[in-house]
Amino acid sequence: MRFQDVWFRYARGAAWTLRGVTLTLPPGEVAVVEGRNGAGKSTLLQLAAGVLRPGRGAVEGRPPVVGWVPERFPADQPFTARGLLRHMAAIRGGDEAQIERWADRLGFTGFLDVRLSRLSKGSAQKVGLVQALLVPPDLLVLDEPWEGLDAQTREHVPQIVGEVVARGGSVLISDHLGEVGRLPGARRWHVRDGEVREGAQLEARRVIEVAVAAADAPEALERLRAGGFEVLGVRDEVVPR
Ligand SMILES: Nc1ncnc2c1ncn2[C@@H]1O[C@H](COP(=O)(O)OP(=O)(O)OP(=O)(O)O)[C@@H](O)[C@H]1O
Repeated sequence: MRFQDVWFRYARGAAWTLRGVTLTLPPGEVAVVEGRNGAGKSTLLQLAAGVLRPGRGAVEGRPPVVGWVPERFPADQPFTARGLLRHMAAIRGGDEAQIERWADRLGFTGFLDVRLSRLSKGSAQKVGLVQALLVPPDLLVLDEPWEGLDAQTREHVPQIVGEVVARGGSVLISDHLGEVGRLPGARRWHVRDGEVREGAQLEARRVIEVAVAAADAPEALERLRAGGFEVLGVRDEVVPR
């Protein structure tokens, strides 16, 4: 999928929210969209999903099956979670077994028959995830998927992303919580002042804290650096002998 010189504004005559975005997300790849609040991350994701249309330019090569998980899954609807998911399945494909399977995996089987308006934000997010996954998507668009989810369910997000990618699908995911470290290898798209720039890809690494006697610190630092390790910081502390 490719943004080809995409410009977008919410109203005629208003300032452009996004200007001249040209970026490619190849099949089997993940891009994490970063930027401060109000920068335009959700706008970019909705353009990718086809929920918004560019004012100028085009989104090309959008694959046929797109799963979109909005930032806030609309809970003010007169359905239970199961009722909504059945409607979605009827429109988009998918069946009862898929609903049950995802509910079981995400741990909300007990909430399937609860009205959406009574669900917590985290449970509503799970419904949002399931509706996007009822039919395996070629493009999965996740708007702040970690927000509101409990720690256990957060772990599912990288797994789900990995499964879509393994099938050759692509994933566009916004993140202002800095959870991006969970997705090593992802492209990084940074939104700022209406422009979107691609940054360096991420690699997984682990930070190890090591304490040495103060007198040994210079030698330890030298040896670490000589060994090709990056020293992130040095601090003093006093401990009992
Ligand atoms: N429906 C809308 N009508 C008018 N302006 C909007 C609309 N939706 C968003 N905006 C404005 O467009 C800009 C970009 O909003 P967007 O939601 O894309 O930002 P974001 O980076 O996703 O922010 P956040 O992290 O807070 O969700 C903001 O100034 C926002 O106020």
